[in-house]
Amino acid sequence: MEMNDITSTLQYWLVNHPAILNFTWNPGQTLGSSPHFLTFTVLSYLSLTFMLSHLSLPPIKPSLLKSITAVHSLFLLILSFIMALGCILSIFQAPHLHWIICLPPQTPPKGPLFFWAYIFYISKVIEFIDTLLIILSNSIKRLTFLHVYHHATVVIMCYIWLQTSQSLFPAVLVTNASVHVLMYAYYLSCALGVRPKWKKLVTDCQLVQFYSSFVVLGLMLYYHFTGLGCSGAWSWCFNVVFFASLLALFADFHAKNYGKLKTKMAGATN
Ligand SMILES: CC(C)(COP(=O)(O)OP(=O)(O)OC[C@H]1O[C@@H](n2cnc3c(N)ncnc32)[C@H](O)[C@@H]1OP(=O)(O)O)[C@@H](O)C(=O)NCCC(=O)NCCSC(=O)CC(=O)O
Repeated sequence: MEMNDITSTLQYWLVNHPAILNFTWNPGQTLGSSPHFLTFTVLSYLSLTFMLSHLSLPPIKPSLLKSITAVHSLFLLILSFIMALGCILSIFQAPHLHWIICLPPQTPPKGPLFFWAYIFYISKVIEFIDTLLIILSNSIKRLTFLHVYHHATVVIMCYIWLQTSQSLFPAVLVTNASVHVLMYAYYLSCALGVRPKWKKLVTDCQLVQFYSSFVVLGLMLYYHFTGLGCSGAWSWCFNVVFFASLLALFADFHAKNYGKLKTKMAGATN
């Protein structure tokens, strides 16, 4: 197969397939698009997480749990790669390149870019399984505020992206899905019994993604006030608060896991 054939095959399956090209986010009609669905999903996630983490569940054979965890991580690794690629190829089909940062006001949520935003939204619901796996593995100390807050709020963020045609989603989606390829490769390797030496690299990439989100947020604001405006200006505020809180939580995770204090403590116990 020549390079051109590969590119046009990818272009068809990830951008020009009729299901992708004709996708429309129809509030109340598209699966998962009603506010009731969102409320029910997030509240169920939070209450089930609370209940299951306080129950003593029957133990699952560790080898079976590791296999399920490996399959789940592999699935999300592949899906994250496809979403990043699909979104990048869709960006190049947009009429103007600066649509990556600023979609025109009242952009309707339809077509390839919004198809990938929708798949990304669904993938964030699938990521709830991460929490179940942590509970089932009895590593309750890994069930942190950061983990539960991230998993619950990111679904709300994706819903708002689709509902308000949020301008910054293509750039954030590509960055996050790419970082998740690395993150699920790390988790997959752990589930297979090999603990990678590059754990810190994964956290560093996550921090870089949050810093770069602020560049995108700043650029969107610039385009919004110097041009004809950008779509989703109000939901911009939700993203600033969410990314700032994640940045703070991840900076804290980084300091606790790889900081000088940790190194000193490890030295003291040796
Ligand atoms: C390196 C990190 C990715 C993970 O750090 P942690 O210290 O939490 O992880 P760890 O080293 O204990 O992980 C290894 C353990 O995870 C298990 N494991 C494997 N696959 C898993 C999965 N899909 N979900 C949950 N756990 C999983 C392995 O079997 C292994 O268990 P065992 O130890 O029994 O062998 C870090 O940067 C990070 O994100 N920490 C925050 C915690 C978190 O929940 N992150 C993901 C959501 S936040 C996010 O996703 C932000 C973003 O958008 O980028």
